[in-house]
Amino acid sequence: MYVVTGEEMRQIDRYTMDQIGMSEELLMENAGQAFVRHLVSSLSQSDDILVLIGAGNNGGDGFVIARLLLEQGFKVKTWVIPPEEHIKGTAKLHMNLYRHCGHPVSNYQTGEAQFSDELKDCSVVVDALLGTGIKGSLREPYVKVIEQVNKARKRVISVDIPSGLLASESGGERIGILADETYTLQAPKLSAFLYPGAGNYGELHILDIAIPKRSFEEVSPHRHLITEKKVQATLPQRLGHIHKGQAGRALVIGGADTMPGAPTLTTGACLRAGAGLVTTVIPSRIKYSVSQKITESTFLFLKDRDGEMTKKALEEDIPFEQFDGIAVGPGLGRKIAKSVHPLLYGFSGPAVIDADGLFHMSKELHLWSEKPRQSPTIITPHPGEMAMLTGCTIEEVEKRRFQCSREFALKYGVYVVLKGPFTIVTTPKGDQWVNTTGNASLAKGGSGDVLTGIILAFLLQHSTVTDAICNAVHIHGKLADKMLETHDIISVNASDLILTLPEVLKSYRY
Ligand SMILES: NC(=O)C1=CN([C@@H]2O[C@H](COP(=O)(O)OP(=O)(O)OC[C@H]3O[C@@H](n4cnc5c(N)ncnc54)[C@H](O)[C@@H]3O)[C@@H](O)[C@H]2O)[C@@H](O)CC1
Ligand SMILES: Nc1ncnc2c1ncn2[C@@H]1O[C@H](COP(=O)(O)OP(=O)(O)O)[C@@H](O)[C@H]1O
Ligand SMILES: [K+]
Repeated sequence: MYVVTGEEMRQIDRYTMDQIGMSEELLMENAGQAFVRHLVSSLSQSDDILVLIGAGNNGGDGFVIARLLLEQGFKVKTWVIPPEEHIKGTAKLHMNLYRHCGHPVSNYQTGEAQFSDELKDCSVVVDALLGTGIKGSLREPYVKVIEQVNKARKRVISVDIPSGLLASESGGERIGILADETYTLQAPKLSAFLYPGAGNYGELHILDIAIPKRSFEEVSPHRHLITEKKVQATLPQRLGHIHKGQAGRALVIGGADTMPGAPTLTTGACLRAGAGLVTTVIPSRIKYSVSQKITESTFLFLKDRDGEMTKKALEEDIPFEQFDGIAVGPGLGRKIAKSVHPLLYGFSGPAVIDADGLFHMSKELHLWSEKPRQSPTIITPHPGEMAMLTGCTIEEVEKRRFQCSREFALKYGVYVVLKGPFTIVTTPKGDQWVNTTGNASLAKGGSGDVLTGIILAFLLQHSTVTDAICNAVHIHGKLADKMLETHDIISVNASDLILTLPEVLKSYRY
């Protein structure tokens, strides 16, 4: 499943029409058919449905939807918002088809007062005002109509994207329909995953309108959705005859006197996510508090100063060659200068850099561009850490999540896991994967440490790095979703996520 910009979707539509030979009329009919097929199970014959129609092809979809609903006996009022003569091309063809069936149209230009009354009395609004063709700031009469719809607090279902939003940007100050559900056509658009605009989408559904795979392959968007099906197909199996050394020897490096919990959580998650052997490297000062909390890992206690491990101890006292993968950073501390590049450069396995590890990395980025590592490096920044690494503001990172992580991944040759709602995984070649699991219960200290542990364990058990990271991010979000079945959203702790791992992983087995 691809994630596309408005421009890519236009190219895909164009290829489908020009090279494959599917007409725009047919695609519009398919869009309306798919929309109605999905919608009817949640409608009742007593619903009063208002279909709002704009000037472009999104409005054309609206005519197909209104016609099909009317033909099925639903009560539908069809409102054309711009002057009717603005409707052209394929949308006009479907308007005529609708009319020839004997169905009526009301016009906002001549019936504003009646529109307000009908909006007040309806139960469902279908928003087919504007789709991916919108440019610049929203103009009248759409501004007024959208504000009115948002105030009316009806069940609102948008076609393709909530009208007013741009397909590829995050929204910001834009006026847009606040939908309860959005049925997007064939492939989700970027703005579905970029806040604040993502909040306008409501529940996102993806409709198959029969655009062939070939059209997508030709345009080849580099963004994908992480799907449950793919996760299920690629989760690691455990062969009957393997021993613990073959299930991955993991090294977790982190912790300071003020942060003993972070490496504890990472280690706990790494064990539960299947690593065969885990060694935790922490400063001597916290050896008792951490080791009492973890039964199954082994430890290496390093010399510390001011409660943190020193650069010298990190570089000289760890037998890196005994391990298959590393995670460095959770609770590592920032008081004492440390470097990450020299620590990891000679290591031949995958390495995850998180939290304070990213702080130290941000001070030595020149080393990363001069001497990229040969083995995979995975960085797991939240937007604040991404801002620190790129020199952008957090707002810029949030607005340009896709571009920002891709630029960094390409420049430094690393895998970037840009966290947050809709975490984006970017490979060093620039392919991107968007995660849709998880919820705001994860907005709590420690959630990221758990993710790091799962990523590390998965790296040691998957055949590709990309699958390992995507599956870890997906499962991590799923843990939070599972917790909400029994817990309130404000009371999920990171350690609860680790306890939920066995049940969630089991639910993915065939
Ligand atoms: N091209 C295709 O093959 C298909 C397209 N489909 C639909 O077509 C949509 C895209 O259609 P269009 O490209 O015609 O575009 P839209 O229908 O999104 O909007 C274009 C219309 O909006 C007006 N407009 C643009 N910017 C505006 C602004 N800032 N304020 C107010 N009005 C503005 C334009 O004058 C134009 O009339 C998709 O979102 C989808 O719903 C579907 O029918 C499926 C097939
Ligand atoms: N509102 C949210 N919705 C979904 N996931 C979230 C949300 N807030 C945080 N997360 C997830 O929780 C984790 C938080 O990581 P991070 O900010 O590094 O936390 P910490 O280092 O304090 O443990 C990330 O995986 C992130 O994607
Ligand atoms: K719309």
